[in-house]
Amino acid sequence: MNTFGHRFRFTTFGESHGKALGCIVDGVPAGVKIDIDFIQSEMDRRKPGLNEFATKRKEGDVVEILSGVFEGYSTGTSIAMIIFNENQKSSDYSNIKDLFRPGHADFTYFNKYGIRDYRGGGRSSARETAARVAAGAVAKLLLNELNIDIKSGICEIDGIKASSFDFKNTKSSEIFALDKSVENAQKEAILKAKNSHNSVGGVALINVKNCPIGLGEPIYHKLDAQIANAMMSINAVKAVEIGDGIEASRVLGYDNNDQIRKSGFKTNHSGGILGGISNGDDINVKVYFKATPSIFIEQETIDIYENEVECKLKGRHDPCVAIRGSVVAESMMALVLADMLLLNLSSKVENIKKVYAK
Ligand SMILES: Cc1cc2nc3c(=O)[nH]c(=O)nc-3n(C[C@H](O)[C@H](O)[C@H](O)COP(=O)(O)O)c2cc1C
Ligand SMILES: C=C(O[C@@H]1CC(C(=O)O)=C[C@@H](OP(=O)(O)O)[C@H]1O)C(=O)O
Repeated sequence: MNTFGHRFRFTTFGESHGKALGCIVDGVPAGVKIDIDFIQSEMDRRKPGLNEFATKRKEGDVVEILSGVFEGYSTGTSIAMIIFNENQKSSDYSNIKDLFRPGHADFTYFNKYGIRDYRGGGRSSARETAARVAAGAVAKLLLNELNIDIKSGICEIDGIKASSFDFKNTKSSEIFALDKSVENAQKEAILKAKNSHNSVGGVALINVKNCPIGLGEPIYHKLDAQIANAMMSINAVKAVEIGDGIEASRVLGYDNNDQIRKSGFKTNHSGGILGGISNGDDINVKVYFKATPSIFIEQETIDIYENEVECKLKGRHDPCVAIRGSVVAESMMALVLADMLLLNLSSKVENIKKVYAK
């Protein structure tokens, strides 16, 4: 199953060390202004090789639109985009071609398919998320027309939490006011792990402003279920929390409920979603990334012949995937919201009448 979404759908193609990656976005309404500079700026936020907190692999990640756009506007047909790989360096993988990296997808891909592109993890590599960001940028352009704004920030690295990101009991306008001393400690933790040939995990907070009331389809395509599915589909994501998340199971009802005034909800424990439907408040989602599996400490593993061997990696890897992963999470949020937005149009007969009114 290679397609994501119901009305606003996308699929991606390509491997980390293949010729190119790309996506096809289907269901984009006609008339959306497709700003290629914006799409590229989103690619640039995720691309590898940017700084010491990312893999050293250098890719331009220049995106080219192949179809579905005419004179700067979507035509209502499929938008295809392509990104050529430039800096594969597949020789880094020749010594591990027959063995399974602990923590990566090598073992499961090989056992499932009986064949695996070992070069840079092939399709299981998060290089695929470049194509998701291109698709997500198109979704963001649609959402921008409605003033829906998605941002992300890093709220935890290696257990070091940014308290200003703790949106418990707050409206979230201030959650991106990151404390500099915390940020520095987090950066230090990443470099410490990196210098000891190890890696760290982290948590990204995704915040959506101006989401209209009504997105999400009861019962089986609830907005929170769609978001969890989208986030869990990102490489290395091990948990997702909506609003207060796990904490909501630890407090009393009175403390968890968001009381309602004419001016809106007094608090936002729910993360902007009730009954699987957006309530008009900020949507807040925490996405938990595990520590990068490819590390440079020797580990025990087996090869495809079931010999017990040592795994000694070479190559270029992110010391903390949450940093670039947060951009991918924003993109997945945009793709879910665009999809739910289009699905929601058919929820009331008034909407249909409005469209067809003479
Ligand atoms: C943006 C991003 C960059 C990543 N970079 C690396 C990397 O450099 N090395 C690595 O081993 N894993 C990296 N990962 C994680 C692996 O792709 C992922 O752990 C692997 O596919 C196994 O899937 P799972 O962790 O979801 O089970 C990255 C993930 C993301 C989201
Ligand atoms: C190339 C990217 O990240 C890659 C994601 C990745 C993984 O296993 O997920 C492993 C590394 O791949 P390679 O060894 O092939 O360079 C990262 O560099 C990218 O994000 O564009």
